Amino acid sequence: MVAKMNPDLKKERENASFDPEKITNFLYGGQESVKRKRELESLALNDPDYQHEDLNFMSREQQYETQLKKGILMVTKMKELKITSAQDQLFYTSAVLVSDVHPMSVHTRMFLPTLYGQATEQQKDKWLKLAENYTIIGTYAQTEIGHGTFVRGLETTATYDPKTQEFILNTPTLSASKWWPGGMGKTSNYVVLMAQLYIYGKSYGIHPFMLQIRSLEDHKPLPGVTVGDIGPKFGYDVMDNGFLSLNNVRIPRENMLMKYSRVEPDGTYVRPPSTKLAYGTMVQVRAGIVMFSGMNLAKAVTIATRYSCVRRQSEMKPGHPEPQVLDYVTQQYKLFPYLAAAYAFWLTGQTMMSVYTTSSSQISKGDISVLPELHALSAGLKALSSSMANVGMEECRLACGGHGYSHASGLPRLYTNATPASTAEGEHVVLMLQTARYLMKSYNQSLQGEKLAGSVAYLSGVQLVPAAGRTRNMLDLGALCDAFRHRAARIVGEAAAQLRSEMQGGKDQADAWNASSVDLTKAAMAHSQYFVVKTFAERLTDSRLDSSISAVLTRLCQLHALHGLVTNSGDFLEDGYLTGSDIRQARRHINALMAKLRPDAVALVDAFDFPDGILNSILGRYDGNVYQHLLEWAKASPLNKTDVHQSYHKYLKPFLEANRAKL
Ligand SMILES: CCCCCCCC/C=C\CCCCCCC/C=C/C(=O)SCCNC(=O)CCNC(=O)[C@H](O)C(C)(C)COP(=O)(O)OP(=O)(O)OC[C@H]1O[C@@H](n2cnc3c(N)ncnc32)[C@H](O)[C@@H]1OP(=O)(O)O
Ligand SMILES: Cc1cc2nc3c(=O)[nH]c(=O)nc-3n(C[C@H](O)[C@H](O)[C@H](O)COP(=O)(O)OP(=O)(O)OC[C@H]3O[C@@H](n4cnc5c(N)ncnc54)[C@H](O)[C@@H]3O)c2cc1C
Repeated sequence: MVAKMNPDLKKERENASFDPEKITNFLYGGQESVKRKRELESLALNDPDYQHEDLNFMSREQQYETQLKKGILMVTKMKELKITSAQDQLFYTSAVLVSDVHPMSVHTRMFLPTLYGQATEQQKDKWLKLAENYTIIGTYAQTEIGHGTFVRGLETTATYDPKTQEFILNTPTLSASKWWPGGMGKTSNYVVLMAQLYIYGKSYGIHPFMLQIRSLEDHKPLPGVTVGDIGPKFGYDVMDNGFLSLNNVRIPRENMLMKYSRVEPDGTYVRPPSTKLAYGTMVQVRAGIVMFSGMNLAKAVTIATRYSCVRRQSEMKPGHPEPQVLDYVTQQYKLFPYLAAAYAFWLTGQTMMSVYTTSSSQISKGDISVLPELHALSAGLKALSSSMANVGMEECRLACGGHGYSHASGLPRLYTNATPASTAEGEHVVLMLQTARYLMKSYNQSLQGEKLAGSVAYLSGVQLVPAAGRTRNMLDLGALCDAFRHRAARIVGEAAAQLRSEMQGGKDQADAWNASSVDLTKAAMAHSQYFVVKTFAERLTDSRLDSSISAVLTRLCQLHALHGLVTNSGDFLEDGYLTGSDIRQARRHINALMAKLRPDAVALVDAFDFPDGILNSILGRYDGNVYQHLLEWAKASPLNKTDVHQSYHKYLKPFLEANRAKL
């Protein structure tokens, strides 16, 4: 029997000003792609082999086992079903895994990409087939218990022995033990080990090495290898993040991944075109995290928006029926800016991936000139998108009141599985400072008359003249982009000036950098926010957009920009670029935009096209039948298997009886 839709949600859908399908097509790159997405999702979601008890009801060990089994099934089925393109695999795996990963995820996301990106053709012949086939399962072992951020400071050593033409691998101190690599704890039999290369006593920096850590026969750690799971974490329960220490483990010379740098049999070292090419896998994942953050935020906003239309609470007017909580403007102010941000990062994520694809193809042809821009852009956007998604997902949880705290909402798991994106692949302040470093260099080049290109082109010849007194239309996307550009250019300029002044005051470069670092991260943030606002606005100039959706998407873009502007109003007011009256106007526009977006809110989240199986949230159900399913879900909780829990007999009964006896 098909359940009836909640009448409030039904009405919301009937009253929308546009057909969500049109936006879905825009978000996923066309009708054909949406059709394929739905086919693959339905294949996965209706496959009985993937069904299991709610992970939230399981112990961590059970979760690990369940997801490992599912991951294995998934890669086997993808092969059988010939689901091969990256896009198809993403659609299928998102439906199988929901908001979780599986213990071999780092194999797919980092181990394989490192082989593609860092191995010679000969090495690919040797390893790729095995890895693609899952004959070997690997992870990316870089971070150590003592150092994650400071990659140059890693202590694991790979010392070349020309006599045997082998590398001797060691984690010489406690702090050198590898710590965190996903899937290393129990699953992987191989790692790409990032280690300091030593030849004849001289250090050549960090390089990648293929290392077998477990027997292919019985999975036991190989001699010299100590490996295990690092224990429970904030989330990511299904993943066996691991530790690893190495004691004089020898590997053949051919196990150093030598696409860019080489060690010849006699120990001669051949330099790479750039030492930073060894960091390529991190850049790829950072670029992917922008979209990943947009999607996670979109899921959270979908849940909270639908629920806010089903949930009725309090009295807005005495004696009137309880309103849908989304009718409270404060609730709209909680959710709509993040709805807009989800769209912003979704679209920017697509742009980031296309910049990544173009740049990496140039790099693989030997043109490394694009590397600094790619690194700076991906670092800043990864940091901004993941931190904004964190804040937004938490706001969505709070917007669901008490039920948001329950795992039934899907929000706690979504949050704890997504929040590592702020830390992993580069902690967000650290990455912002990398972007700032590029901004400072670029800005100084522009001061010397060089013309800049790419994301920093706007720093060339920027006019920092405040334009107070000018009347602005604060809804005009061009004017909003100008405001964000001006703010970014000003803050970059001021951070550069501060850095200079610290140095003129006697500090050396490093101390001056540290003393200026709050302003530097602010500069990187402003630059990244400008890029997002500009990208969002540019995507709306797509001539294929029909007018009904262009109108609503423009409202979202305006809201995204205006909300960013109002929450950072000091930045825009500081040099008089905007006036108090502009900010007041912006606030009024936000209220007006929220009122206009209110009837379209459900259609806007429906357009993300997350089926219930992927949202995995009772509050966010498409049909809105929340309460009845909440109750059913709670009844399935292991504590409810019996009316009287065994602990009653063990503890509670004697305690009650003892107390009664004392009366
Ligand atoms: C198709 C892909 C799809 C992907 C989908 C993604 C979906 C996401 C899924 C899940 C997300 C959830 C997250 C879970 C993640 C699980 C797996 C996690 C894995 C890891 O975490 S692996 C370990 C990652 N570690 C780090 O990121 C370490 C961070 N530190 C660094 O990167 C660096 O050391 C540094 C950036 C801090 C640099 O430090 P330092 O200043 O000391 O720099 P140097 O090394 O001396 O370099 C100076 C020089 O080089 C430039 N530089 C630095 N890095 C790069 C780079 N990567 N590329 C290019 N250039 C670089 C630096 O800017 C300096 O330049 P200049 O001298 O100024 O010119
Ligand atoms: C869920 C998860 C999965 C992971 N998976 C993997 C994996 O598969 N493989 C792997 O190798 N690693 C993995 N990691 C490790 C991860 O990459 C690191 O934790 C991350 O890069 C941050 O480094 P850190 O832990 O050393 O933080 P730290 O650098 O110790 O950060 C602590 C604080 O110091 C500050 N700080 C550090 N350096 C600077 C600086 N130069 N300037 C200003 N402030 C600074 C930071 O901002 C932060 O506030 C994973 C981590 C997590 C949480």
